[in-house]
Order: sequence, then C-alpha cells, then structure tokens
Amino acid sequence: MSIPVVDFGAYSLSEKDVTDEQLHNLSNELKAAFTEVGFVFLKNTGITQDEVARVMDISKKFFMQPDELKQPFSSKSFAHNPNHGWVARGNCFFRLNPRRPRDLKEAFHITSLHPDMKWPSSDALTGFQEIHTSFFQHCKDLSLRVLRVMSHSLGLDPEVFLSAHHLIGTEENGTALRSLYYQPVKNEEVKEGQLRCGEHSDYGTITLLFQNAEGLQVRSRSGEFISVPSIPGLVLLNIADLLQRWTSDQFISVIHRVLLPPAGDSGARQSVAFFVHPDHEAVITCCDGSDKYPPVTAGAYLKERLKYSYGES
Ligand SMILES: O=C(O)CCC(=O)C(=O)O
Ligand SMILES: [Fe+2]
Repeated sequence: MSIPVVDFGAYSLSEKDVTDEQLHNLSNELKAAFTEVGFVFLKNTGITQDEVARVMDISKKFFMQPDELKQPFSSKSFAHNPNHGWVARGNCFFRLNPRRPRDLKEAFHITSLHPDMKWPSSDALTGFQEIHTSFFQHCKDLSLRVLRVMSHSLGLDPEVFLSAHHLIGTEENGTALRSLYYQPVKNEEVKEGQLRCGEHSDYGTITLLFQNAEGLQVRSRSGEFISVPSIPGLVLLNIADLLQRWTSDQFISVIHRVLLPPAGDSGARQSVAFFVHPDHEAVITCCDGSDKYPPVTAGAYLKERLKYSYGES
C-alpha cells in the first residue's frame, strides 16, 4: 500500500469555482482514496510551502523559549476556550495511545479566533497571531472544498457535510489548528514503548497535515504500518472517526502514529495539523439513511472521545 497523490488544482484556493466535469473527476479520485486507504496527498491546493514554513518558523520560536515565558499561554488558562494555547511536554493530555507512556512532544492549539483570545506578542514573536490566523483560514477554506467534493462523491446533497461546518473558528465548533514540536530525542531518556505520538485515529471529520520530517506511519488494511514520506508542498489529508461513522463506514479512518527518530538522529520534528470537526450542535446521522450508528451530536461525540482518551472532558 502507498498513499495516493491527487491533483486538487482544479479546485485549488486560487480557483473561484469548479466545473461539473472537474468535480466529477476529483470525486472519483478522492472516493477511491477515502474508501481504500483513508489517507491521500493533495497537490496544488493553493496552500503554499512558504506559508507552511512561516507557521513552523514562528511556532518554533515560541517553543524554543523557556517554559516561564510559555506558561502564560498555557491551555486551560483561557476562560473563553480551554482548548486554546500551549500544551507542555509531559502533559497528561499527550498520550494518544493510553497504553503507552506520554508522547514526546509539545504543542500550541488554536480553536477560537474570538478577539478576546490571548496570543504571544513579544518582539521575538512578531506576527505569531497573524500567521496562525491566516493559516487557519486557508485550512478552513480548503477543508470546506474537500467536504463539498466528498458529498458529491457519495451522490449526496452538496450541503450535507458543509451545513454542519458553519461555525469553525468559534466556541461552538471543535475544529483545531495544532502546531506540534517533537523535541530532539536522547535515547537514554526514553521510556520503554514511548513514541513521538502513540497509535490513534483522529476524532473529527477530516484532518489536514503538514510535516517537515519523516516518522509518520499509517496502518494498512492488512495491519502493517507503512511509513509516509514527508513531501514539501503537498497536503496530507485523512478521514477521521466521525466521518467514518457519518458515512456508515464507507470512508475509512485509519490508525496512525509517529515513531522516534532512528538512533543517532538528533533532529527535532515539526508538524501542523488542522483537525476539522462539525459544529457542536450538528446531529450526525448515517448519510446512507441506514441506522448502522445512532444519531449523535458532534459536541457530545467529541466530549466522549476526549474523556476516554485523556480521562477528562
Ligand atoms: O505529527 C504528525 O505527523 C501526526 C500527528 C497526529 O497524527 C496527531 O496529532 O493526531
Ligand atoms: Fe492523528
């Protein structure tokens, strides 16, 4: 198995709209990837490698600061949104596979673009808010385009997924931009079984992923883990659990993980993930009209998943 590459140029962010024929072709290519692999590389999306590099550079400047300077931006310290902000390495939040020791990483989360949110703004971090906000918007725009193609590929009303994603960037929706920093690994400090990111599947509808180094592995249908290359300029897109449920298991959400670097590799690794979730109040019902899964609101589903994974809501 390898991850297919699909040219999204016809519906890139620089295109106003897509023709019926282009939509039809894109639908066919993406449907094959979503039903057989669950992951796909998109090229020519309109999100440029320069933008990705800017997000990673400014994030890295934030992460490289001493903890005292990051602490004021700690998640849970925001009254408006407990998911916004810095999550320190070693935080109990970071155990995507609860059977393994904590993941070796730290992160900065953005879920709300509410004007009252507090952002790092020291001279060294000039542009942090603007760079992240603009990237969030581009990821949102691309995700909505992908969701439109998806509903087309299943022969559904074009609005069926889109109408449940109106509130991205507000308190009423769980979509998150997560900038991740995997620190250099010193072998003598690693616990048995510890990874950069334990085995898991994502919770929402789709995830966009940008990475600057290898390490990601995806589990194939036959059960073996396949290494995914890191290809600058391409967007890695995967199906997450709620969309698998929504599509009555037609689209598959697959397990993935991030390995430790090979012995002797003392490099850090960065990635940026955009986890798309429907609006908290959206009711998710099997789109083929079956009752394979009972209806659930996206907010209740997310809360349950977080409780199970992290023992918190
Ligand atoms: O860093 C990566 O490449 C993947 C991270 C991931 O899968 C996640 O945070 O859900
Ligand atoms: Fe993931």
